[in-house]
Amino acid sequence: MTTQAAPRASVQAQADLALRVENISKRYGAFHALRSINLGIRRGSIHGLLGENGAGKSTLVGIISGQRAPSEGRIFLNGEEIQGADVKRMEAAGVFLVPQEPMIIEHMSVMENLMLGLWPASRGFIAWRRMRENATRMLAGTGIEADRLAGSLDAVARRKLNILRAMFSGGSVIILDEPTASLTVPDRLQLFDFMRQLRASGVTFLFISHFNDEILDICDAVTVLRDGELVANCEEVGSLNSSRLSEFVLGRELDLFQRDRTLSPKGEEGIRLSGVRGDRLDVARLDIRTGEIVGFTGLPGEGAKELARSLFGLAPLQAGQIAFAREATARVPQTPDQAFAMGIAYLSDDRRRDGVVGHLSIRENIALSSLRQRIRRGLVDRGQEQQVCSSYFTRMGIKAGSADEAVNTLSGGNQQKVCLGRVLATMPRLLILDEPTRGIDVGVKQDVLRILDQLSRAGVSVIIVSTDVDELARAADRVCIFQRGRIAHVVEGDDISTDRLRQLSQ
Ligand SMILES: Nc1ncnc2c1ncn2[C@@H]1O[C@H](COP(=O)(O)OP(=O)(O)OP(=O)(O)O)[C@@H](O)[C@H]1O
Repeated sequence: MTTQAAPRASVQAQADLALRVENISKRYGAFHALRSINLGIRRGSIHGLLGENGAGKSTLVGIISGQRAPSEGRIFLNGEEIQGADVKRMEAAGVFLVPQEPMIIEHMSVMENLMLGLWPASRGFIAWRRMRENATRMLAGTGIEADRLAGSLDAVARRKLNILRAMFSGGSVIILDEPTASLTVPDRLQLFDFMRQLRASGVTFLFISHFNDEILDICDAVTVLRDGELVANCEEVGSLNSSRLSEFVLGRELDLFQRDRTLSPKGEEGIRLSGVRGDRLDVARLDIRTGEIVGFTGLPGEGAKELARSLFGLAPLQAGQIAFAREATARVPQTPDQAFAMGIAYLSDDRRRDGVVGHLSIRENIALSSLRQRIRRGLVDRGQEQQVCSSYFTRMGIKAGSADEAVNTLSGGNQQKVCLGRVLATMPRLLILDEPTRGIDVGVKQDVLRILDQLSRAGVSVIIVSTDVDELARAADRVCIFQRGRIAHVVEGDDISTDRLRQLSQ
C-alpha cells in the first residue's frame, strides 16, 4: 500500500503493466485538477478509481482515453509511449472509455450496434452472414441474441453491449465510468461476473465507482484521488475494508448517517393516495404522514419509478386521487405545473434531460425552480434569491470557487448536487426524489440524507425512489417494495435492514 505517488516499478513489474501514466497534471487556468499523477495498471486486472466528487477521476480517464489533453505528463501502453494522444489514436491503441449512459442506437439490432462502423462488406455489400457469425461468437454466454433490437435491451445488457463493442473494436484496456449507476443488485452482480470472465481472457479494466463495497468485491487494485492528488494506491484490495477506503477518499473518518426512527411521525395526518391506476400501475391506497420519509424500490418496470413519475404528472394515469391533510380530495396532478402548484417537487433520475443549464451559474441553476416563489409585485426578490442559493451552495458542499461559476465547469457529482439544491430550494410539501444520490460520493451522500432528515423534521413528506437499498435502510421510515405495479411488501421501523430489503426486492 502506498499513500502517495507510486514509486518507480521494477522492470518486471513494468512489463506486466497494460497502462502507465507518468507525472500527469491538468490545469484549468490557475486551478490544478490533477497534480503529477503516477499510476500503473496491471494487464488482466480490474483497477478501481475512487475519490470524492471533483477529485479528478473523470479528468484522469479523459486524459487516458484521449478526450482531454494533459498539461504535462506521459502515457505508456504496454511499455510504448503514446504521443499526442486523441480519442482515435487511443482507441486504435486499444483504450476505450465506456460512458456512464451506454451509447446504443435503439432502432438497430444488437449485431449492428456491436460492429458499429466496422460492418463487414463484400464487393460493396454488407456481409450479413459474416456479421451474424462474428456477433454470435462474441455474444456467446452473455444471454444477448444478435438479432434482437438494441432498444429492447435492459440496463445491464446495454452495458455489456458497450463493453463488447469496445472489445470488438480492438479494446484491451476498458475504462468504465460508474457503470453500475441505476443497476439493481442482481444486475450489478451479473455485470461483475461478466467483467471477471473478460479479465480471465486478459482484458484490463479501469473502474470508477462511488461504492466501496463494489470496489472491494470486484477490484484487484485501487487508486484513490483527493483534490487532484493521488493519496492512496493499493495493489492488494483484500487488505482493505470499507471504512479504510472512505478514510482515503475523505481524508477523515466517515460519519455514517442513520435516521432516528423513534422520532418518526406517528398518526394519520398527511397525504392520502387512493385508486391510482395506470399502465401497469395499481395502488389502491397509500398514506404518507407529514414529515415521513418513504422509500420506493423494486426491479425496473415494477412500479416504484412509475408511481413517482405519475405523482408529478409525468406519466398519464387512468385514475387516481390525492388528498393533503385537511384539504379536499383532488385528482392526481396531470402535468408538472399542476403538481408544482399543489406543492409537489420532483428530481428526475435523467440528468441529461432534466439536468442543469450548463452555461448558467450555480446560483442561477439553484434559483431556477423556485423563481416563481420569489416574485414580489412582479419583481424577483434578489436578496432572498442570494440567501437561498448561498445556503444550498454551502449545505450541499458544492466544490467550486464560488456560486457564480458556470455549472458546466463542475464535475458530474457536483452538478448533481446543484440539481438537488434546486429542488430542495422550492420547499415543497411533498418531495419526490428519483435516485437522489446517484453519482454522489460517500461523504456527500451522508450530507444529503441528513438534509432530507432535517427537511422531513420541518414537515416535508419525502418519497425516495432508489435501487440503493442501503440508502433506504439508513434514511426511510417505511419502504414500499413494488411488484407488477402494486405495493407487494411494506417494511417499517426496526424491521428495515439492507438484507431484508435486498431479499424482498429481488
Ligand atoms: N472545463 C473545466 N474548467 C474548469 N474546471 C474544470 C473543468 N473541467 C473540470 N474542472 C474541475 O476539475 C475538477 C475535477 O473534475 P472531475 O470531473 O475530474 O472530477 P470527478 O472526480 O470525476 O468528480 P465526480 O465524481 O463528481 O464525477 C473539478 O473541481 C472540476 O470543477
